[in-house]
Amino acid sequence: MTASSAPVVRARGLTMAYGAVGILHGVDLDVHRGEVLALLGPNGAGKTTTVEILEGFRRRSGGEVSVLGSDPERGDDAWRARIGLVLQSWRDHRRWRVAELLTHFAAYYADPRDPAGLLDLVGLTEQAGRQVERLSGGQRRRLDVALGIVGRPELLFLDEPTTGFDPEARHEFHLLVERLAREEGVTVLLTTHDLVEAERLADRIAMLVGGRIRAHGTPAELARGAAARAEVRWTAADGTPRRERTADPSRLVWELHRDAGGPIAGLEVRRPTLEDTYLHMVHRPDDAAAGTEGNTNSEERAA
Ligand SMILES: Nc1ncnc2c1ncn2[C@@H]1O[C@H](COP(=O)(O)OP(=O)(O)OP(=O)(O)O)[C@@H](O)[C@H]1O
Repeated sequence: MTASSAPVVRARGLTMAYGAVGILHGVDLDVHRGEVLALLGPNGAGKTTTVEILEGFRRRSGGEVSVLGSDPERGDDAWRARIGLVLQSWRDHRRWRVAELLTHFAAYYADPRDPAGLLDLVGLTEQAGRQVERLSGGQRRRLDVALGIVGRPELLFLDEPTTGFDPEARHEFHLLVERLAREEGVTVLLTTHDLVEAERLADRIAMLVGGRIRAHGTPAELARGAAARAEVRWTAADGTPRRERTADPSRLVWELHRDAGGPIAGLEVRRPTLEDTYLHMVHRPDDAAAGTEGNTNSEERAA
């Protein structure tokens, strides 16, 4: 990715209403080539609506959107072939065998991945001859991922991709996404409710709350967000456990050290996590939505 390259995904002032009900209220979003962007937000925030608009499955009410250089509402087959989708809902191919299904989908693309190699990549080689309906939930999800990347997409949409994965499968999947992004330059837009996953995978995170981007930045920037404070824990001289939240933990520790005249018993400093920032954003009253709190990048810049 270079700073000057046009974003793979660009939205400006994106609005969406279902009937009279406004869902998106002016979303600005940029995703650059080879970047993994995680879109976070509570249930009903508008993530799926946003992603469906970007995928060309839903007509927006207003605003400008460009995906791989085209307006998704006018995306043709050639445009669609450059995009990979791993959706929440399973397409119904229950009686197909795993390898057959993958080979069938591969035939739609000009330069598909080799199905056998792909099965190996997602850890389904042993299940190659099994009917889709006989796969476990996590194995089906791996097949979803394989189907999403069989056409070597430039842009991959992952909608809660690791739901139902066991920890090892999740780890393998994370390595796969990292490889796609770092080595093949695939751009990834990920929606997830798993903050650990977002922190692990995302170059940048955008938090969508109530149809607006409330905060955006790298995971570290968001975790350091102005609203979230560190927690300092220690044991007082009389043996009682103490804790205090502060924006300046090193100062508090210095004061405690000075007052104690030496080492502080039971000292722990817990830095604010992405979860702290997320919960703060989600529970912030609506009238603060226009403020800059927690938004570690400039307000003018898109997420
Ligand atoms: N076709 C539709 N018609 C009317 N309202 C809809 C439609 N689709 C979604 N909505 C409403 O739009 C809002 C945003 O929904 P959306 O599915 O985009 O949220 P989300 O952030 O993806 O949520 P989740 O985390 O639960 O998947 C919700 O209030 C939902 O009820």
